[in-house]
Amino acid sequence: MAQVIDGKQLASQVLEDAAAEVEWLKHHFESVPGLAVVLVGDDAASQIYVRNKIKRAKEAGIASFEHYLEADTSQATLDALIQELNDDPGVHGILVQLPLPEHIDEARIISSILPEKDVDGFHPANVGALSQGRASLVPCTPQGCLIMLRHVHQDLSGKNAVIVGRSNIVGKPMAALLLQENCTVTIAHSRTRDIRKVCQEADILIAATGSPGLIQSDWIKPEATVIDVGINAIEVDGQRKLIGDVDFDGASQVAGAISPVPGGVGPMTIACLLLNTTRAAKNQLT
Ligand SMILES: Nc1nc(=O)c2c([nH]1)NC[C@@H]1CN(c3ccc(C(=O)N[C@@H](CCC(=O)O)C(=O)O)cc3)C=[N+]21
Ligand SMILES: [Mg+2]
Repeated sequence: MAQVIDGKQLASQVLEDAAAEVEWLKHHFESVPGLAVVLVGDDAASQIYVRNKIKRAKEAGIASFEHYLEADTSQATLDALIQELNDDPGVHGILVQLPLPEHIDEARIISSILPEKDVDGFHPANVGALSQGRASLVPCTPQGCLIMLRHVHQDLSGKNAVIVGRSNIVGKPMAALLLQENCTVTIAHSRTRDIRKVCQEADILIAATGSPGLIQSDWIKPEATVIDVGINAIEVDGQRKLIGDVDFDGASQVAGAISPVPGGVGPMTIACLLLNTTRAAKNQLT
């Protein structure tokens, strides 16, 4: 049986680090890190995530500023809100929950956030910095995955890492981070030929596809480390249930270590968001 990587436990350590940073900022600079969270529309899953983020922020001593907008909010109204938050010295981090409604130009909104307040790490300036290996605000989910991998492996150098999924939010930044760790990196996706065979070569397998249970035990190299980024809500007997992109029961018979869903990458993502907020606040000290 594989080692189960406890994301909740690891996340609580990261949250302690964030809380210590908050204390330091308060004590030495009388600065309280502030995080603005913007949610457009009333998607049920987004509401749960946003609620979790705000709850954890408060626990870490971070001030949160919540902005809930109607689904039919205009681009101009959202643009104006971002400007207001960019100009507000009490706001050090801005998170606009994605996805945004169809009529909103997502790329334009992301680009309008000041890069130093972009705690998601999605602004082109931060994406470029990561790609060039310069320190900046790193996207929260890949950052959390890397902490989990480092918890299992002292050294990632030379390992075969396969990332399944090529999104801007997970797959691409994850590849940049693992390349920086000297892994041999492959990004597989829906057009990859014989994807099962590609995955079988992975010492480290990152699943970020959005296809519930896609990755089965026979895709996994014995003793591999498997990180499941999938968060798929399904209904079982009228109850909401979360499952990952990996068939956990099967995979844990083959893998050396595996992260569960829930209680894996999700809590790590939130913890890294708050760590990024304290970093942003530190960088904004005048
Ligand atoms: N601008 C932006 N930044 C994001 O970081 C972002 C986003 N938009 N849009 C949506 C995705 C998804 N995401 C999750 C965060 C935490 C959990 C989480 O805490 N999951 C818990 C369970 C929560 C539940 O019950 O649903 C767990 O896995 O244990 C899940 C998903 C952040 N995202
Ligand atoms: Mg894909």
